Amino acid sequence: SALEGIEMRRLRLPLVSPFRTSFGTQTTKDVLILRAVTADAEGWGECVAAQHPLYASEYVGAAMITLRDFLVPALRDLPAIDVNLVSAALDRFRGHRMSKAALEMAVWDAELRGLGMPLSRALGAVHTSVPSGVSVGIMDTLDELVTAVGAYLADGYRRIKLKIEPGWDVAAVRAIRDEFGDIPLQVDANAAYTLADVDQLRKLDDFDLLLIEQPMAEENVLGHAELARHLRTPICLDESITSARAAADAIRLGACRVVNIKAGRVGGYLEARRVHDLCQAHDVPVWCGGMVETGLGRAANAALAALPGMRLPGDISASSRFYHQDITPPLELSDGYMSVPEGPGLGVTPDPEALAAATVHTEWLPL
Ligand SMILES: CSCC[C@@H](NC(=O)CCC(=O)O)C(=O)O
Ligand SMILES: [Mg+2]
Repeated sequence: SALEGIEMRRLRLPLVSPFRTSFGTQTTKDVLILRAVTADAEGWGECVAAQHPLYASEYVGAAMITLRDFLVPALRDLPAIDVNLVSAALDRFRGHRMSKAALEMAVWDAELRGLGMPLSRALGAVHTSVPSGVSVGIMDTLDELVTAVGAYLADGYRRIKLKIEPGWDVAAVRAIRDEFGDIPLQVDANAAYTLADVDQLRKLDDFDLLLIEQPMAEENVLGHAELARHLRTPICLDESITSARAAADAIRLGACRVVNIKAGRVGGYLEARRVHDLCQAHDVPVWCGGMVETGLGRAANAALAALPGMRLPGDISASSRFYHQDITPPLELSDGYMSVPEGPGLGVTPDPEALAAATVHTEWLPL
């Protein structure tokens, strides 16, 4: 195979502060990183699956088994280092989109470094920097929330996203509107509500939010279309949009007017671009979501966020929003914008010491 092998590396990184969502609280990041070794270059991929299957069905332990037993062996006869051939070779396996995305990313990075081409160029980026939004977790008190949002605004973030759940929604949004006025503001429920909550969700219409993200369950696309008939605020889907086809169906059913694009959730950056292109064809604004990535995924997301249809700030925060020390040189904001990496491939490379310090397991998968 043109591919010599894949190194799987499991890392644990402490978060600077607990990150609480409607499905749980994270204090450390358990992440699987891949290193693709070819004759000409090596490439890096990041799997966005979390330690537990709470946001989606995939999780780190399962991703390692899927890559070891099925996905990496499927690349044994890869005739060339070509991301399109990788994508085709993995197509026969059902699901495991986050695992597929990590492998595709690592090979594409190696391919592009060999060609000397930035990922942004390969994706079709039209901007050299992108506005950064920040995702703010559920907190114990409204005072803590106001303090945290004030600090992020002082950092320059161009948009605030509040995690919400039943019991932490209207009061939290009202506290931020009362304190900070008409800043760009949106909420993300991570599927915590049902149609029975429509009256509570309608109260959010009074706060001029950019969108309400994934109010209900991933599978409940028709329910979101029904909810949309009762809300003025646009519904944005995240968990529900697992492919370009899912985006097409959700848009045609009236289930969403905005889409959060995450390459890991849809199976890779090639499919992420297809979701972007499809949404653009329907005049549906998109933005780049985040999965608490290290600098590797963060750099790739900055490139994706630079596509023309990305009309809203993404969850592309600085490394320091989550990590004391990133495994790559930290990605930082300048006046609320993040520069799109210009180097070949991802444009960032892990720092060997930082990588070693965070590594809890490494495994070489030869081809
Ligand atoms: C642990 S929460 C991960 C999924 C969540 N992601 C974020 O809130 C953004 C995280 C980030 O900025 O990387 C989402 O549903 O959009
Ligand atoms: Mg979300």
